[in-house]
Amino acid sequence: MIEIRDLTKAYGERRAVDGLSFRVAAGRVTGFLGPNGAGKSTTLRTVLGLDRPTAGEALIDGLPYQRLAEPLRRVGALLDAQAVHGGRTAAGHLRWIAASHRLPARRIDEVLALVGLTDAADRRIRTFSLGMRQRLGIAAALLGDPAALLLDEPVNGLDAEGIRWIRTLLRRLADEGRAVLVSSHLMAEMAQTADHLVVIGRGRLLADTSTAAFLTEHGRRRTRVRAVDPAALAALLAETHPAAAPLGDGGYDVPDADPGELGALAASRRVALVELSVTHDSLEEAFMRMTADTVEYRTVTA
Ligand SMILES: Nc1ncnc2c1ncn2[C@@H]1O[C@H](COP(=O)(O)OP(=O)(O)OP(=O)(O)O)[C@@H](O)[C@H]1O
Repeated sequence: MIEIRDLTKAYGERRAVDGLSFRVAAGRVTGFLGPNGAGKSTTLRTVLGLDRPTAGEALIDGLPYQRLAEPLRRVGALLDAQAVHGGRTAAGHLRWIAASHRLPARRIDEVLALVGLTDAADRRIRTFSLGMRQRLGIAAALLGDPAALLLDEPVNGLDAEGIRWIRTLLRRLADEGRAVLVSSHLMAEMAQTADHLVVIGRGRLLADTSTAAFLTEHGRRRTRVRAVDPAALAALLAETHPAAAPLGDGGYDVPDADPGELGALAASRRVALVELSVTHDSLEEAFMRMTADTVEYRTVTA
């Protein structure tokens, strides 16, 4: 289990991580989300002993990374898939890591098979696509068969098949009882992959909750409505639901409306409907609403 306790990391005056506490529980995929500059990478680097906390601590099975006897057997990590020696072969790269931890050589073939790189084992890494490098990085993270995994943007560079593959892999790793923490800015992907979300902004915890609860709490319910006579519907909504937005097909998206009340209202005004359905915000929309105030670099529309 990974535990972050009151973690603060300051660079000069600036706090990249500011009093952050959360746990990454075993047996589930935890999505680690936050706008650019929120402090995700700094947090992961601190867990892995690559950054020293200014205050607080990051523990793996109760110990800081530096005090783990065989860290690769406790925690596997993928931080930057590009940070590998291009002149090495895939198997050579893994052999080098395995040797540093006295891991058995057969484990190299196992992890290469697990990530679908068996046929590329003897190819030089410089010839690898970004997607293949991501797979190799995941293979390296799994070498020590660790109980916890930290993956920074693991789907970066993967195609649709690769993204599906990693989703299935993360699920399986969690089902095997591992603690899996995965950062990503691909919200649709996170919504499908993560059971639990930890959301940070400006180095602080904004949410630590199940994906379903996050969507219920921060996502809005919307009602989609379309009428036989679009002009009549437009007039009605202008009067009763000014926040309604036209969808371009004659229909309207009405935030926070009760579909029953809207249907009854349309009937009472003799506006015949052809569509009345409920949708919910996507994780991306819910996330944008929640983090709107904490975005460090915002695109300003003139
Ligand atoms: N070595 C450093 N020296 C100074 N400031 C740093 C350093 N590393 C990170 N920061 C600052 O700390 C803050 C958090 O950065 P961090 O990379 O952890 O964010 P992030 O959530 O991973 O963002 P992104 O999604 O863009 O990767 C940023 O403001 C960043 O500029």
